Amino acid sequence: MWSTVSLAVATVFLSSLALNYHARLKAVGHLPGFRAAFGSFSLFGAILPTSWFNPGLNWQWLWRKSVYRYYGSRTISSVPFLSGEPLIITGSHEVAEHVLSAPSGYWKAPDSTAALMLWGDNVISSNYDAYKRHRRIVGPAFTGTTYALVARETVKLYHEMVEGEKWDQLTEVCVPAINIFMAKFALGIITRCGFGLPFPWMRDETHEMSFGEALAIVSERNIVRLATPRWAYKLPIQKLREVEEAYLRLSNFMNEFARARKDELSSTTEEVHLREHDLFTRLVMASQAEGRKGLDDSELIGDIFAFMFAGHETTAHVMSATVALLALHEDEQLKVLEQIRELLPGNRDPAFEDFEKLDKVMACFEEAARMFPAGSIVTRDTTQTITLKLSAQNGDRTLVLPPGVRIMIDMVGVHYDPAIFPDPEQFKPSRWYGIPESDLTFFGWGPRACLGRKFAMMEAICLLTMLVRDWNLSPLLEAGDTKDKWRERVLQGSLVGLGFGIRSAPIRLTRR
Ligand code: HEM
Repeated sequence: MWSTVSLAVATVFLSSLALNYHARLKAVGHLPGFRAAFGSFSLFGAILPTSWFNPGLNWQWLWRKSVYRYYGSRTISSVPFLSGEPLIITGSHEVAEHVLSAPSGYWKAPDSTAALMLWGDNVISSNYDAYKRHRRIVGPAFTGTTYALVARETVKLYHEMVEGEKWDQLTEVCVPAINIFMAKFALGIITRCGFGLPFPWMRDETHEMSFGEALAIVSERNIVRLATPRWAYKLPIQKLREVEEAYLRLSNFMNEFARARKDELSSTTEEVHLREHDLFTRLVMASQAEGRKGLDDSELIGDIFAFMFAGHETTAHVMSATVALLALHEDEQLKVLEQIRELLPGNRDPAFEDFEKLDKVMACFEEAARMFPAGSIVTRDTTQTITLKLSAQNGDRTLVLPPGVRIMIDMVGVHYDPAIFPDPEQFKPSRWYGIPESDLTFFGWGPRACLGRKFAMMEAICLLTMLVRDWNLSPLLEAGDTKDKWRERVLQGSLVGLGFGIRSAPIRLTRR
């Protein structure tokens, strides 16, 4: 009797699995691609390593040379049979541009931006009228005045870092992980320039978690937080406790910042008027307004988090990759140094006005951003039936997608397409010489492309200029290490926090 019931239950379960699987294949137009147990963004998919059974979170990097060749198309699908949503995946510049530039037919579905919506809707995650409202409030803060401030603060913070770390007393500095310095630096610049808040390089060491530490934990363990049920936080698991503490601290910090600025605004002084147009002041003023110009409290904190995160993690990843690549390519470093010495005689510090002229430094940053695109996953969901005519590079077919299908732009795939970037594995900054800023695809395409592009580039170009001017960058080798082994170990991309980049680059700085 029990065996008959078990058999019936198993048959019903397997049949529903099969029917569901068939419907998912249909939704992606039976496009060839991954047929694995788990989707990359399901809990098990994200935890388990990349294998034929589970693409995992790192297939973009590990399979970048082979995946589209294997399927004969740069647009494929992923249909997991146990857990996870079906996806269209594209490593095609043409399809990416088409989807992201389309005036209608796609949106950012809330579950695709859940990692950025922990505190509230914001300019990165919102859609339609809400998006226009956020954008109207924050957009005007991104002007030449802000970029000039970024240049000045980058110069100041660099000198504070060199003095604070006592590098000014050394001829050689061994940095076990340049990433840690870049993350702190980029957090300092968004804090000072976006939010007008103090960020001393050296701070009194206390046992309390700092704002930066809390932000790093929240960003790193985001997927764990999203996938773990609330009751689990009551269990005596140290890692979960830490995540919970980081969330609480970050909330307190952000609310405290907002309250302090509100108080400042209510005692309207001349200084506040001068700052009227900085990003943070605009956000706080909007939280006191209503309608088309207003933000509610959760949106205010949502935007603070979005800018703190987007404004530092991405930039830090690309700056770390640039330093690591320059350390390996001394010839490129020398080209950059020659330009810096010519443009900044007497070792003067760079300024806003030098930005355009430092095009060799810029090209190195752009090439690093191509090889390690910090925003590696960009998604849109269809809101209506969409017909995509795919070219020969994409299997030469017409793809009809119903509403509700997710399209994932594989930014690693797009930037390793040999038809667009010949020798994609090679670090060749010269491929960016003369390319206008509007053509930089690692910042996205269309109306939702990166708002902080110039902010990030101004900061990176100024910091890299001073680093290369003052120090010879080289790989910090372990005993028995070679440059090739270092390259193999260090220049590996993966998701680090919410962004994509290299994990840990040990660098030797030798004073010039
Ligand atoms: C190298 C550094 C950076 C990279 C690679 C990068 C990449 C991107 C990409 C690919 C998008 C498009 C996302 C989509 O279409 O769904 C984006 C959007 C955005 N980024 Fe960046 N970003 C960087 C730095 C920054 C900085 C420094 C800020 C702020 C100060 C910033 C703020 C934003 C905002 C607000 C959006 C949303 C724009 C909108 O929807 O209108 N980003 N970024």
